[in-house]
Amino acid sequence: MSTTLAELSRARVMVVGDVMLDRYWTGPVQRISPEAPVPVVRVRADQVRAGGAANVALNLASLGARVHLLGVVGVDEAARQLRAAVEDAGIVAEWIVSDTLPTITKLRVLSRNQQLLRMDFEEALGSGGGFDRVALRAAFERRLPDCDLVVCSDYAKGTLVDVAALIRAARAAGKPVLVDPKGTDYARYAGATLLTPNVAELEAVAGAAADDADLLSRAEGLRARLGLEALLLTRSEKGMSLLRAARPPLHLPAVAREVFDVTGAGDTVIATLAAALAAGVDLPEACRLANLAAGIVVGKLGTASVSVAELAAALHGQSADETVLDEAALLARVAKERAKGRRIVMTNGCFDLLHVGHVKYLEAARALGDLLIVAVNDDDSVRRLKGPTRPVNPCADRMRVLAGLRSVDLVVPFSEDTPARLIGAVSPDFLVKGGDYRPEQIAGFDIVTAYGGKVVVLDFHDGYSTTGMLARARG
Ligand SMILES: Nc1ncnc2c1ncn2[C@@H]1O[C@H](COP(=O)(O)OP(=O)(O)OP(=O)(O)O)[C@@H](O)[C@H]1O
Ligand SMILES: O=P(O)(O)OC[C@@H](O)[C@H]1O[C@@H](O)[C@@H](O)[C@@H](O)[C@@H]1O
Repeated sequence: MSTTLAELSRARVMVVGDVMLDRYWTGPVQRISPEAPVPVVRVRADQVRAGGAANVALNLASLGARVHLLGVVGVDEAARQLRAAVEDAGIVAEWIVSDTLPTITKLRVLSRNQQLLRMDFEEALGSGGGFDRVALRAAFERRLPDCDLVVCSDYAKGTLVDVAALIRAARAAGKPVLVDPKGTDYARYAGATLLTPNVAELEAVAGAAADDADLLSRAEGLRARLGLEALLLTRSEKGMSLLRAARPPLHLPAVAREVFDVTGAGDTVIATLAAALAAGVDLPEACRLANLAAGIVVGKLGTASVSVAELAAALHGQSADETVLDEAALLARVAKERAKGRRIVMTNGCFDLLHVGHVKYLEAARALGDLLIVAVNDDDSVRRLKGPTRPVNPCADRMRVLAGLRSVDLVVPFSEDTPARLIGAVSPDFLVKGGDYRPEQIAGFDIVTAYGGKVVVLDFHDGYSTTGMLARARG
């Protein structure tokens, strides 16, 4: 994976969209105003950062990618500051200057690392007015040959009023287009390669979802209607879900260690995806990197980016135990193993207190093929199955214990009531359960037998059970 990160510097990406200046006034609050019940901030620091599409460009540059940025600014001090922030980062920028509109500026007042107030200085660019659309289009087409991929970062301010034409031009030139969308007119994005709406953005256009399954089916419906190769739904603290044609959704749980400020996490997601895809990384792996990067950026205050070193450290931390993987990493690994002709065996369960029965059945399962994957119910799904007193051990510990067994090659968590979706995504040669099931009772039976895989029930060894161990321990 470190090779992949080094390769991000090969990526050449064009970002076009609503650029803005993020300004932060920071200082202590020691009193309430005598004039009104409001805190008085004694401003000690005035900082500026590139925001919106310019933040996407900065995130790309920070990952080592070569970036061209195209955006609209006014004739003002904010434009000067924004240009400096962008150009100092080594980004090649082309500015369409409007003499009637101000540079979009978001001024946040902070005290003790908390936003007290945000003030927006902006006028809608509107449909047609305010800037030279022909110049923007010409600059876009001029720069297309020099990039591998295009990012459209839409904050609905008007820069992307002609986004449909930009997407057509890029696709005609064979360049993938990633779009961070806004608004309700998604027909404009038809034919793009991938969209990255968050849940609110998706629901604004596809309707409110009743539950998770409904949300994913609305997302898939939108993907299909717009003719996108993929849709990556970002889901804040729930991570992200990738939807592609004829594949089960791929879920990536959030990986943040500590959440500080989620501003701009979506910019980091699309920038990391763009850098990885432009460098030739496959889509599930690119999403995994984007999810990791977003998990780092939400731990920082204000609009921020992630460096290759930070990403490498997070990757290293995650892969310290190469056996326990998230779903995206698992699928990438399965593809590689299958290409080597390995026969994949898969089983699933809670594995709360491991006992000899488990160990023997896992050894027998492993003997059926070349690689054994164990899918482990996460804590909520154990509680739903076995009641509020279980599991005794948290999911991370249960997975780590399994990873220590010689028979177990890979371990992955799952959160649904059954692993059927995950089994479909892995498509093992053998699906195995221990116990007195009939094969057709096993979750995933229909899926596995439909493609010619085998479902095997292995004997459980009498006298061993987690419930029995617990009863004995309680006397
Ligand atoms: N509270 C959180 N805890 C952990 N991870 C988070 C949290 N919020 C966001 N993330 C990470 O950031 C990604 C993008 O967040 P989100 O879905 O909120 O996007 P967004 O609304 O487009 O962001 P923004 O508009 O602030 O740029 C998520 O998919 C997840 O990886
Ligand atoms: O869309 P509205 O709220 O008008 O403007 C965008 C802001 O909410 C922020 O968005 C974040 O993602 C970042 O891009 C940050 O730079 C930007 O200021």
